[in-house]
Amino acid sequence: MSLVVLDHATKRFMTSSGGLHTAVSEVSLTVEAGEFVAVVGPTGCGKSTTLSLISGLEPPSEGTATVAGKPVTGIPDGVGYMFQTDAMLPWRTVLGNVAAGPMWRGVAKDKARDQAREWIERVGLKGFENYYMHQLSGGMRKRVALAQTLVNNPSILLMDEPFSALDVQTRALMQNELLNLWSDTNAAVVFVTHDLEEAITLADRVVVMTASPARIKDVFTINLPRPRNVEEIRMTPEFIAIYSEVWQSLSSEVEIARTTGANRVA
Ligand SMILES: Nc1ncnc2c1ncn2[C@@H]1O[C@H](COP(=O)(O)OP(=O)(O)OP(=O)(O)O)[C@@H](O)[C@H]1O
Repeated sequence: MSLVVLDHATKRFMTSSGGLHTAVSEVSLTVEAGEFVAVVGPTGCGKSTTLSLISGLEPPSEGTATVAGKPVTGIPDGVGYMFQTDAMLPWRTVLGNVAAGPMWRGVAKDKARDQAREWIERVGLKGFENYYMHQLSGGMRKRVALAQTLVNNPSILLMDEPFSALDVQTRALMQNELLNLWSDTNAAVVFVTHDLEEAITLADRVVVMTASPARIKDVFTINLPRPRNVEEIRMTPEFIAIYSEVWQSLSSEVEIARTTGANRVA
């Protein structure tokens, strides 16, 4: 049984003028435990909406979304999120922020803090437990966000452009960090990104979505060996070959999105 199943899932939103806008159309996708799937597509095509169908934030208008064999009716158990903007409380320390999830799930305070300390160490922030968010760099904040998510032992990790605000070097560091941490788990990852290079370096499969409404155009299996070092792997001939193959598929959708976007504002 696949961990995540979208079966002909369609999502329509009411527009401000009272019409219907189809954001996602007839998407069928399965994700297995331990699999890393990246979703790429032109800006505004419906990638985040696809994640919302899995996370239960939005119900499908047609078709179904199933997680661990159960139809998604609200936020399913075992789902962790990481978005572009952090979800940390500025008045709490690193330790307080990371311990908040387990405490919210009913873990006793001391135990929650022990679990948080362990994850803070695993993401490389030992010694920073008592710092507040404004005292941390962008990369350190992302490490806190990773610890905050992984401390809950998610079986599914939904990531929506989590590293896009970082500078290039910090981004590569965090991508390697994510791969290292994920390799010790059996979590399924669905990772939305604009960045094709990021998608290929990280994923087992890359899903290319069409210009709006988002349909699945192509799915590419990425047979690059693991463990991967993201900075090294992108120099290899195998990477360059698969990049050019996926870009062939994606670039025409980017062009369509540009043209229709330009028409809309013309
Ligand atoms: N709650 C909502 N109500 C109305 N329209 C919505 C809602 N959420 C998304 N949309 C619309 O659905 C379309 C797809 O949006 P979505 O955020 O899923 O795209 P995306 O591919 O993730 O975009 P980006 O690449 O810019 O992050 C957009 O036209 C957006 O305006």
